[in-house]
Amino acid sequence: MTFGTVSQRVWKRFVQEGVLDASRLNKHISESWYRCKKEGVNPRLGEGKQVLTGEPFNRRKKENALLLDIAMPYVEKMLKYIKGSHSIVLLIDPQGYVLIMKGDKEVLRLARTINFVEGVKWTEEEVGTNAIGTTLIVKEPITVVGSEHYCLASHKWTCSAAPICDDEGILLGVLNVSSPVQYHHPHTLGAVVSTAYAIEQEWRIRQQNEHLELIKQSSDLVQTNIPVVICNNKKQIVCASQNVQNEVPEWSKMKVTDLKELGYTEQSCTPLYSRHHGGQIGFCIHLTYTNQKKVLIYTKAKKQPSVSVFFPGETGTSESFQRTLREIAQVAPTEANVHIYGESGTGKELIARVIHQNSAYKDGPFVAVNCGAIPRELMESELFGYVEGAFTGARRQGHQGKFEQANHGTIFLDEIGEIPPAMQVALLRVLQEREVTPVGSKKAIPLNIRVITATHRDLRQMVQEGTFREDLFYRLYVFPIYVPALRERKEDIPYLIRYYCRKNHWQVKIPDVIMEKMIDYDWPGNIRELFNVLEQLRILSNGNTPDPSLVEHLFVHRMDKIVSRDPSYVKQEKPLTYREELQRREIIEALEKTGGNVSLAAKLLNIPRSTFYRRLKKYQL
Ligand SMILES: Nc1ncnc2c1ncn2[C@@H]1O[C@H](COP(=O)(O)OP(=O)(O)OP(=O)(O)O)[C@@H](O)[C@H]1O
Repeated sequence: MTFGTVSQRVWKRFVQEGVLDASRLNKHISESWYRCKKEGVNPRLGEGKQVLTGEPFNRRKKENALLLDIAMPYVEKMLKYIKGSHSIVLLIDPQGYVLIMKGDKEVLRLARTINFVEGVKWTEEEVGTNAIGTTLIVKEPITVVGSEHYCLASHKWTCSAAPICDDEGILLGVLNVSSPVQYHHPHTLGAVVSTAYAIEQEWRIRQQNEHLELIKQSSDLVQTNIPVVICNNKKQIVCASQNVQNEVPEWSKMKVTDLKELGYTEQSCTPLYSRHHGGQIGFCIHLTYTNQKKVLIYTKAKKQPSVSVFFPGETGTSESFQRTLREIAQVAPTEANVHIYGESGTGKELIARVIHQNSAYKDGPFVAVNCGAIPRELMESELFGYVEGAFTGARRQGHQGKFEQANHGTIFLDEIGEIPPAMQVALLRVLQEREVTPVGSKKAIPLNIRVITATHRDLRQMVQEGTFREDLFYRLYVFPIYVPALRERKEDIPYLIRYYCRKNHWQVKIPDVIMEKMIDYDWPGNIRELFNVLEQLRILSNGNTPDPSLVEHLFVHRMDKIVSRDPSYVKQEKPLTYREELQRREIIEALEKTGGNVSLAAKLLNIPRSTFYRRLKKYQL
C-alpha cells in the first residue's frame, strides 16, 4: 500500500534530467515513473486523450454488465457515506476504461476540465502514473497524491484505487476514489480496499450460483450420445456428457482447451444465458473426437513433459504400453533405424506410422511392405525396382521399387524375418550405401530414407540359428521397440473396447459381464482379434447393447478354451504368417468350389492329396 507525497522539485528533476532518489519514493511509484519515461509518456500532458462515447461505450458497459450489476450497490453505499468529502467514486474495467464516475458535482466539474470523465481510458500509457493505471499493472491497492502523478494533468488530484479480482486472481476491474489534492484523506484507501473486497465476495457467490445454474441447464444435454461439454465463461468444464466422462475421468478439473490435447475438436460453441439476470454464464460446446491423442512423456522428475507424440489410437494406462509410447516419442525425431517386435495384431504397423508421422520425414511418403507376402523371385524387383527390358516379362516402362517410392519418407519392412538370404545381402548393401540400383540399371539412386522394420519372430534367435545375417541384424536393430501382447496389458482392454465403440459410433455401455470375459480372455490375435470379436458382437446385436447370452453363444468356442487354459490351444492359435494365411485361404476357397471334395480340391490346387490333408490338419479346417 502506498501513501506519500513528493515535491514538485523532485518530479521536475526526474522529468527534465531523469534523476531520482528512488529511496524517497514508494517503489510502485518510482517504477511507474521509469516505465512512463521509457514509454515516452508526455509529462506535460494536460488531459485524458481517449474517450469512448455512444455505442462503443455502451458495448463496453455491456461486456462488464456483471461487474456493474454487482458493484453498483456498493458504489451507491459508498457515495452515501462519503457525501460532503469532496470525492468521486469510479469503477474501471480491466482495460482501464472508466465505466462509472459518480459523486460530488463540483469535483465532477473539475474532473471534466482534464477530460477525466466516464468512457475515458485512464491507464499509465495514456496519462502516466496514477492510482487507476498503476493498480491495473501492479494489481495492488495504491494511493497516488499530487506530484506523485507522472503527468501534470493529475497533479491537483489525490486518488486511491484497489483491484477487484476473481478466485484465480484474474482482474475484473478497479475501484477508485478521487478528490482534489487539498481534500486528501489518508483513510480513503482503507475504505476503497474494503469495498473492493466486498465486491469480490459478491462476485464469488454469483459465480457459484451461475455454476449451479449451468449444471441445471445442462442436465438434459449430458444424456446425448454426442460428446458435449458445458463450461463457464472462462471455458472451465462444469458438466460433460456421459461419453466424455467415460473417456476423460479428469474432466471436472479441465478447461476445454485441455480436451484438444486429448484428441477432441470443437464443432460448435453456443453461449448460454442466465434465466435470472439474462447475462451470459457459459457455453455449450459440441465436440468431435479426432482420434489424435497427444501423449505427453514426462521426465523422471515428472514436472515438465519432456517429449510428446501424436498417437492416433488408444493409449490405455498400462505401464507396459506407456513404456512403448515413451520409446516411440524418444526415437521418432531421430534418424535411427527402428525394429518393432511383438506378436501379430499388437499394433506394430500403427506404431511404425506414428514414428513416421512424428519424425522429420513426415511430409514424405510412408511405404509399408509385407516381406512375407512377396514371392522370393519377385522380391528384388519389388523392393529395388527395375528398368525397361531388365528381364523377360518386365513392364515396358520399368517399375519403381518400394525403396525409391519411399524416398524422403519412411519404408516399413514388415515381417523382415521372411526375407531370403540373398535378399538379406542386397538389403544390407542398400542400407550401408544409402542408395538403390534398380534391376538392369547401372545408375544408383541416392536414398534419404527412414527404415523401420518389424517382425513377430525372434530375430535374435534367427541370427543364432543362422537364418538371419548378423550384420544386417545390427543394422536394423539400432532401436528395438517391444509392443506388448494384449494379455500383458489387460488393464487397457476396457479402453480399447470403448475406443472401438466410439470409432464405430456404437453408443452402448458394454455390460460388465461381457467386459470381464473380454478381460479374462488371452487374445492370441491381440488387438486385431479383439476388434474382430467386437465387430461380430456389434453386427449380431444390431448396434444395440449386446446381450450377455449372445456373447456366450458367440464365444462358446473361444471361451471354453480360455477357461480350460489348454496350453495346446495357445500353441494352435499361434498367429499365421502371411504366407500361411494365404495358403489357408486357398484351401478354404478350393473346398468351397468343390463342395468339400478333398480329392478335387487338391487337384485344383495342384498338390498331392497327402499334402492337402496335412494342411487341413495344420490349419484345423
Ligand atoms: N493402440 C491402438 N489403438 C487402436 N487400434 C489399434 C491399436 N493398436 C493396433 N490397433 C489396431 O489393431 C489392428 C492391428 O494392428 P497392426 O496391423 O498395426 O498390428 P501388427 O502388429 O502390425 O499386425 P501384424 O503383425 O499381423 O502385421 C489394426 O486394425 C490397428 O488399427
